[in-house]
Amino acid sequence: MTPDTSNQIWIYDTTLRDGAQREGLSLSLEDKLRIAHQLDQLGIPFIEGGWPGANPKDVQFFWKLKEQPLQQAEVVAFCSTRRPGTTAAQDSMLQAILAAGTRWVTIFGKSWDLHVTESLKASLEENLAMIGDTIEYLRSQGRRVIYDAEHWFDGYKHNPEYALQTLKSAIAAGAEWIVLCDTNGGTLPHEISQIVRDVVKAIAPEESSPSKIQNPKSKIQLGVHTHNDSDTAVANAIAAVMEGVRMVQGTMNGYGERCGNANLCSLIPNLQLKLGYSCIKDEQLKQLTQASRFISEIANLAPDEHAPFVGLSAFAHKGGIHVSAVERNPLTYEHLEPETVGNRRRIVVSDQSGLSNVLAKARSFGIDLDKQNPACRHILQRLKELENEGYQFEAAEGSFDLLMREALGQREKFFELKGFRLHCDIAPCDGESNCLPYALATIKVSVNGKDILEAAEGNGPVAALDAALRKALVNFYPIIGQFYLTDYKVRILNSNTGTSAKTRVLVESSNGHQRWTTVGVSTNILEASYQAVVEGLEYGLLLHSSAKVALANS
Ligand SMILES: CC(=O)SCCNC(=O)CCNC(=O)[C@H](O)C(C)(C)COP(=O)(O)OP(=O)(O)OC[C@H]1O[C@@H](n2cnc3c(N)ncnc32)[C@H](O)[C@@H]1OP(=O)(O)O
Ligand SMILES: CC(=O)C(=O)O
Repeated sequence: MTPDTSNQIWIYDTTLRDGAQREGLSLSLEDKLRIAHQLDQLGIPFIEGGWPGANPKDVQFFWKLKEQPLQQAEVVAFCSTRRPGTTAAQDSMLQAILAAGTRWVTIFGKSWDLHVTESLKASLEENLAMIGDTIEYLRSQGRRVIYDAEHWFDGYKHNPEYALQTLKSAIAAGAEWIVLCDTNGGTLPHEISQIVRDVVKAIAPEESSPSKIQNPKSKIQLGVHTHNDSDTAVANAIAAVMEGVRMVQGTMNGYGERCGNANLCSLIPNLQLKLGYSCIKDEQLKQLTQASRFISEIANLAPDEHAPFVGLSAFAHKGGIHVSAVERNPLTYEHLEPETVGNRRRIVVSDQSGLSNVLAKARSFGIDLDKQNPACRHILQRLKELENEGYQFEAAEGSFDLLMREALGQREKFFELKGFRLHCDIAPCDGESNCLPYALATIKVSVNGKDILEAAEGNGPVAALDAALRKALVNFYPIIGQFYLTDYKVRILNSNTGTSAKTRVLVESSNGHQRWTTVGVSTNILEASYQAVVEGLEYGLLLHSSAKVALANS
């Protein structure tokens, strides 16, 4: 790989190594392989796979990857410099990195004199030798070397002469990339700019301008690796790029040690769409949102819904004034087109809504609604009244669709509820200390004028109620057999009133292809659950009958 274009930024992903240093994140071997392939598809040129020798999983990762090779990315193995008082050839870590069999390796070494004397307990001269020997040895074994200058910015602030000597040691030994790390994440963008300018001058005195350091003929290229402890990791990386740095290290979703690393999901679109640099192909950029969500799924971490560019809310419009303007021209409240990063515009409804929200939502539900229709104002008023009572329609679009149809006289009556009764018990199950919760629900519904009485058991009242309702309806609507609950969330709305507080229940249902959410609110948690479960079934039937109509008309 020869870096050769002046506006090309080489993205270096370290999700699998620094990202995995995040508290609460643990990736299996299989997870790591899936993420590597996802990053490869996204067009990331360098993927740091791990530290072989640090743990068996990272050793296996590089072996497994040989069986399932990447399409375009260079997979990079990571390691420290040799230990003090030994030789590179004798260091077992360096044998492990060679055994990983990658073309590229990244070596991190100490730039800050404090770290040399305190962490390594070595002399300043020995540290320079450790950096030089390690890189020379790996070069002699045919590896291409990226040098991560750990604590570069702090080291430079404390002892610039020594810090620069460490870089010169790495360059003299044959490193191709010098990556300046803000390891503690405490540096601010203006300091990054100044220090990168100083480095450019110091390591290429005869070509001390960013355009020269980018020059393909210049052997050394600079990179940056920033942490987010001051919440400026992305801004810091951008500041470095604007001073001539051409490799940016970061992680997907900003995962990483402590507060995380520079978030590639923000960096890539900022560099490419705002600053005109080239990172990945435009078609690949359109996969960014999907890749971010896939990786959070694999990492078993809830996606950050408010993440810039890729979050669910990144292009969600709630305020009525915003929605009205966005409907006329999206530029009014969007910094870029959501589709460029694979995201989409969403209009949410709430007590902050105006008519524009209602109209936009109606359109998305396939309801033909005109602003002049008096039902429009009625829907808006009803929405605000219900939200005032504790309902929340932002996350319960199924219930909002039903509310609109009700107001328009278009709500299909699939069934009518006549009532339900619940009996709950905690019964000893084995005569000893273990107890089993038990619930029995009886329910009466009417379908096409016919009354049905059914009963069902469950390990809790909501499960029993849900089962009884399905039993009563399934002969009339066999499709109900395919519906299931995927989530059930309870929120106490006015907790200061203790056990008589109002409860909001959100129920998410699925038919295997689609998901929808419905809401119920009551001072009685069972009543709130009942409302949400019933609307969930009703909305599932509505989706099914609309799909049948669409099919019949096609
Ligand atoms: C800035 C970064 O994020 S760097 C990456 C950090 N990531 C990790 O630490 C995750 C993987 N790490 C590990 O699995 C383990 O820490 C290992 C296998 C690397 C080392 O384990 P151990 O030998 O038990 O040492 P320990 O974890 O206590 O680390 C301290 C040792 O590392 C040495 N060390 C620290 N930095 C460096 C360096 N740049 N070059 C060489 N040695 C180093 C220290 O001198 C110390 O050696 P000593 O115990 O002989 O005095
Ligand atoms: C190398 C690295 O991960 C750091 O300095 O933060």
